[in-house]
Amino acid sequence: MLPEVVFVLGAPGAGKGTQCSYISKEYDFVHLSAGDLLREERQRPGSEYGEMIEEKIRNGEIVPVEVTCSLIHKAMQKSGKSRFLIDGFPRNKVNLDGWDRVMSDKTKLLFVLFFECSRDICTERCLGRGAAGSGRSDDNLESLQKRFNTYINDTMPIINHYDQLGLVKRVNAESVPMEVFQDVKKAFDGAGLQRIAN
Ligand SMILES: Nc1ncnc2c1ncn2[C@@H]1O[C@H](COP(=O)(O)OP(=O)(O)OP(=O)(O)O)[C@@H](O)[C@H]1O
Ligand SMILES: Nc1ccn([C@@H]2O[C@H](COP(=O)(O)O)[C@@H](O)[C@H]2O)c(=O)n1
Repeated sequence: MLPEVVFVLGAPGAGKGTQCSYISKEYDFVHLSAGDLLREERQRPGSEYGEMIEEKIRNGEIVPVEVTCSLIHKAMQKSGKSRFLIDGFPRNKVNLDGWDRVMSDKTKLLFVLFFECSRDICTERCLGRGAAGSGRSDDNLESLQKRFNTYINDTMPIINHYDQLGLVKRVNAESVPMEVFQDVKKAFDGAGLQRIAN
């Protein structure tokens, strides 16, 4: 059976990572965050991509898909598992085409989980995360403006593309985390995905 994938998309700070961590405890999915994988690669001693990744992240720009896709693929293989939440990917048309070229015949896309949240709330959450010591070089107003531009210009068209294919499950992400998760569970249960037995 092909590995199964759910893409998780939404604006910066919409709560993708928070919800993915809940999902992976209740359903048999491994959470892979493209942003986390890039930040790890940036820190890896000897990485040839470290500086390039840092510059892209600080400017809210998208890293070349060959780098991101290869990190995702390696993490999937290393996990030894067969169901994945891929958080923050695909972020633009180049990501989408790169995935389709290399990974779409090796995986089955179940659906796209889309967290809807206003820009004001997302900004407040990211700034709060920065103030709480996230250490992220992009949790500041200047980077956030660029990240939002990328989200609106490059990521929204990808969400619309999957919507036209009938693959998008929308969740309102503006309430408290556990309330958001109630709707996430409806999406997963509705797709026939079994919960992990406790
Ligand atoms: N429903 C929520 N209500 C209030 N705060 C939240 C909610 N969900 C997440 N947060 C907080 O908002 C911040 C951003 O959340 P999270 O990292 O999950 O978002 P994200 O979409 O993965 O962000 P990014 O795309 O920037 O990586 C964190 O500090 C998190 O604790
Ligand atoms: N597919 C992706 C995902 C992320 N990036 C870069 O990482 C930054 C942080 O991403 P988060 O999902 O953790 O917010 C993002 O702004 C991009 O610079 C990427 O290039 N490609």
